[in-house]
Amino acid sequence: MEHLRDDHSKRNIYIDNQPRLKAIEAYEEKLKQSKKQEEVSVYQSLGRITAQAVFANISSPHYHSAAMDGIAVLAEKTYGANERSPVILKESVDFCYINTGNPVADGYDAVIMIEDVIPEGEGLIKLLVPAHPWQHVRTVGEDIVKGEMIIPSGHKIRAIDIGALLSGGVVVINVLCPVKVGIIPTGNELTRDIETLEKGQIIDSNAWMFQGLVTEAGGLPTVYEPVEDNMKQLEEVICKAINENDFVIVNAGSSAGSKDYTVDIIRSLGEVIVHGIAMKPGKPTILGIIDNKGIIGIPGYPVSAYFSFRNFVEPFIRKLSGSPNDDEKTKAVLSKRIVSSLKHEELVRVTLGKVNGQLIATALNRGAGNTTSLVRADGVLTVPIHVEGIEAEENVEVQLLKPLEIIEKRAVFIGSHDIIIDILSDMMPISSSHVGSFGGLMAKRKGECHIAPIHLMDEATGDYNDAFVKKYFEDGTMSIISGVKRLQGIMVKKGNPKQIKGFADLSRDDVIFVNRQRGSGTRQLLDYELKKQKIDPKEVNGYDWEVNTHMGVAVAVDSNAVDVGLGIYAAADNMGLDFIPVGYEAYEFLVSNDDLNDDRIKKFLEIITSDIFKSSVLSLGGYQLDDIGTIRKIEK
Ligand SMILES: Nc1nc2c(c(=O)[nH]1)N[C@H]1C(S)=C(S)[C@@H](COP(=O)(O)OP(=O)(O)OC[C@H]3O[C@@H](n4cnc5c(N)ncnc54)[C@H](O)[C@@H]3O)O[C@H]1N2
Ligand code: MOO
Repeated sequence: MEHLRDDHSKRNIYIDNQPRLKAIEAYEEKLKQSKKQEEVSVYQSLGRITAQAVFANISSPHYHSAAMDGIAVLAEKTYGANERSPVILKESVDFCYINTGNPVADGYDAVIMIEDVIPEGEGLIKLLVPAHPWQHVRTVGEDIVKGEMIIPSGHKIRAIDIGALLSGGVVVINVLCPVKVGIIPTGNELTRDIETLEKGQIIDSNAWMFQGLVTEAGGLPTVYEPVEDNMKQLEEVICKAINENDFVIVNAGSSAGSKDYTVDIIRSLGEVIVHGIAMKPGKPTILGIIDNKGIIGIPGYPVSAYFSFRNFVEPFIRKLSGSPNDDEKTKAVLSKRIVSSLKHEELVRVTLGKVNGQLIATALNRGAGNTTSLVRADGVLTVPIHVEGIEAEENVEVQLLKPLEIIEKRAVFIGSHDIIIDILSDMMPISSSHVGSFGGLMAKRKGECHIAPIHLMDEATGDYNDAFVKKYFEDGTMSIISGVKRLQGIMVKKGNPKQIKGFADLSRDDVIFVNRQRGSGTRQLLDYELKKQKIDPKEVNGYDWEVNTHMGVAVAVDSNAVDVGLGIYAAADNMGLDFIPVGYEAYEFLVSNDDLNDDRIKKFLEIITSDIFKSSVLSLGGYQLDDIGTIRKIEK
């Protein structure tokens, strides 16, 4: 096949927009792969899926065996024994000694426990209680009868099954072959050498994520070396992988870029069934067939890659490997409105929290490159195609990514972000959404969280938080748990190259600023200071660029994207930035009085007042914790 150069006229711009289920249906119709099976030794069969039902070759026990240590007797010889007229038996004539598991010799039909046997000397024993036939004897086939089914087909072999199979005399079984899946990462920029990472290089993380996903689905993965954006090389590796596997994933290069060759190669070697799904993330997925084997072009962005895998690769692996999907679904109420495109079905990562007996779903970052949002996600909700979005407080169905019992134990935090929340999350189960202090107040009002971390300054008094709680909540219903006093200030690059001294410098033409989101306490502090200094926000370059966390500000300053930002000392220190202190502010926790006895709140109080928590926070620098954990009822 002719090698395509990096020619921008060769882009694949004609990609479809097939609804997901239609695409799967079309693919299933064309891709007729069937299950394969093999024989394996039972000893090595853990985790394998049976291809057929397995029947016992022998009974278990396969002889009448003693169930207790004692003596074997013929029951009828013991009849009538009692305290007044004991039965005397003679060894080797009327009885023999026997241990648990020993065969019960012919001529005997019962076992008497040694505790009930009274030795009389000279090979004689005395019995005060008669035996009944087959007492304390495990008769042939008590556990398994020869010819009986031990396990059905499609069953995943567990340790206990191995025991039963061997007891039934089965040493070899037929199991389904796991689907072999070849994983080919592509792209000149890929590297696996994280130590020498250079600008423009991308760490190949997807291949290893796929390796895990294939294994979890019951398949057998093979990860190939990354292939450069060279059509000939890619074609060679695809041919090799098709030969060696049942299914092949080609990762990245599935879209419309000038080096996106995958679709052309599949078309030349086989057939492209669908290119482009009406689903986001995961739109530029390619469903193809070569030599009656599935080959799927999966988009490069990790989140797109994940969803594309779960929807188009995993079902095939599971079907052919006989490994059913045990994902669970749950109902929840949406906290904030989700806007969605009419042209695509959207798969939205959400966190879940149980507040006032109700599961609440909150959408996470929707960027296709945002892997941490997948890590944090408790579930996925699907906004159907042709739907503009879902309103707040609507009921939704969420496909769970984590067990519900873990989700339900967590204290739900919605509000302002601070690094101490990260420390806390390592010490107790919590879920936290960072929507700023005002967002937290509103979430608390709607009953969507247990705790709203807030730091809102009352411009009239300079005091923090109480005035806002009095304004937005019914009197006497809320408390504030004292948190930390944290040092806010201006973050600048190491050495302060632009010689920034205070808020007045933010209006300089040569200074670029990064802001916090509207509704955050830090944003409020900035606006307060700008007003004090009579600086119009329009004069501040970058006033409209918002990030959601203190670390987000620090990273923006550190990465040279901007010169200056406002945030806490600990974030600046973490990034090695210089810091001009502005003052301490109270970062506190708003809770409902009704929740003060909730186990999650009690646990929270126990942790934040513990020495280990306090020393972790103090080691960050820029924090004072004098009255942390003190509860203040908010009353007018
Ligand atoms: N003009 C258009 N551009 C794009 C479209 C489109 O329809 N028209 N679709 C966008 C969408 S949606 C997606 S998704 C991406 C998919 O792009 P590709 O599959 O072609 O992937 P690349 O461009 O090669 O890579 C994108 C991105 O993915 C990350 N990546 C790639 N490989 C790996 C790996 N092995 N491990 C981790 N991460 C990986 C990396 O950040 C790449 O920059 O196209 C849009 N563009
Ligand atoms: O559909 Mo792309 O897969 O949004 O990121």
